[in-house]
Amino acid sequence: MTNSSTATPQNSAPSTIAFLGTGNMNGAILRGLLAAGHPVASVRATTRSAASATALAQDTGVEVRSTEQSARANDWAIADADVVVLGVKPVGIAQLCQEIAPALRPETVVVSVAAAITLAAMEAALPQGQPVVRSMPNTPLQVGAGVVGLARGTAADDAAVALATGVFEASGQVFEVPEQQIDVVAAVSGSGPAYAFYLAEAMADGGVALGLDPELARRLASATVAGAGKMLSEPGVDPAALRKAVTSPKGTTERAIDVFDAQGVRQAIAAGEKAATDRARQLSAELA
Ligand SMILES: NC(=O)C1=CN([C@@H]2O[C@H](COP(=O)(O)OP(=O)(O)OC[C@H]3O[C@@H](n4cnc5c(N)ncnc54)[C@H](OP(=O)(O)O)[C@@H]3O)[C@@H](O)[C@H]2O)C=CC1
Ligand SMILES: O=C(O)[C@@H]1CCC=N1
Repeated sequence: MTNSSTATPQNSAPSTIAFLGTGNMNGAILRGLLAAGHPVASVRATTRSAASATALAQDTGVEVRSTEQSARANDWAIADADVVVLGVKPVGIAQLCQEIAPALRPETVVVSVAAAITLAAMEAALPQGQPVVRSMPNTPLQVGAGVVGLARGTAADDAAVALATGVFEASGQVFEVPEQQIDVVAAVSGSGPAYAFYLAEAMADGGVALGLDPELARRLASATVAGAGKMLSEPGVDPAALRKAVTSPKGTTERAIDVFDAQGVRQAIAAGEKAATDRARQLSAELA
């Protein structure tokens, strides 16, 4: 594992970035990038529907075109791009690669955020020698608190990886990993925000069952998960140490954690992560 956050050239002109398919994930990356000061004029984005394009353009100020309105929208977006970020569903990635291949400049770095789609599958659909990077980001990039794993393709050199890293590093931490670990990164941090939101939902439901007003329970639980996340974001902290600081001997927290342990909560989370990893590998095989 390499922390790639230092790999981006300093004081270079902002790269021109095309987001192809700009929904939940690419939209989060785009918003994080803009919030960190990347110029709106250096970004182009596409969606499938005109309605999504209009909403995104109004929300971000970025120029957005839809494939519904223009069959050449993706070609328009990539024309001058240093980096192209593929953000459609996994099932659409190979077709999108084939679609843009004739218009891609040889030096443009193609970055995918899609789960399950391998570098080999993308390289097979793109011109030979195209630099490709497979990434696994997460939606907290939108608020400057993301984390990203990425793996380089056969033609992606350090400069290509630095360009890909530049898409993410202003709004999150970036780690380069071997490609075979990307499915696990997806299971831990790609899907991970959903696990944290699930915890907030479950904590609120438990409070309601014990008599709290539902809105109060939701606010208590959400603020608690957010506050704990903020404490976890301090450098060098250990989640186990933070947990122990809340857990007084023979106190209330200890009683709750004992029940979690007895009911196998840790094992359930590990089993969920394994199921997510297995699903990514199954999808890779199905979509190869
Ligand atoms: N959601 C997440 O937290 C994460 C998602 N990912 C990956 O991100 C990718 C996208 O997921 P997500 O953002 O959730 O999905 P969304 O459905 O929210 O976004 C997909 C986007 O692609 C657009 N689109 C579809 N086909 C085309 C096309 N041919 N050309 C241009 N745009 C197109 C859609 O437009 P329209 O809205 O008009 O239909 C939409 O903007 C997936 O591959 C997923 O594995 C990775 C990590 C985390
Ligand atoms: O659920 C999914 O398939 C995607 C990949 C990781 C998060 N969302």
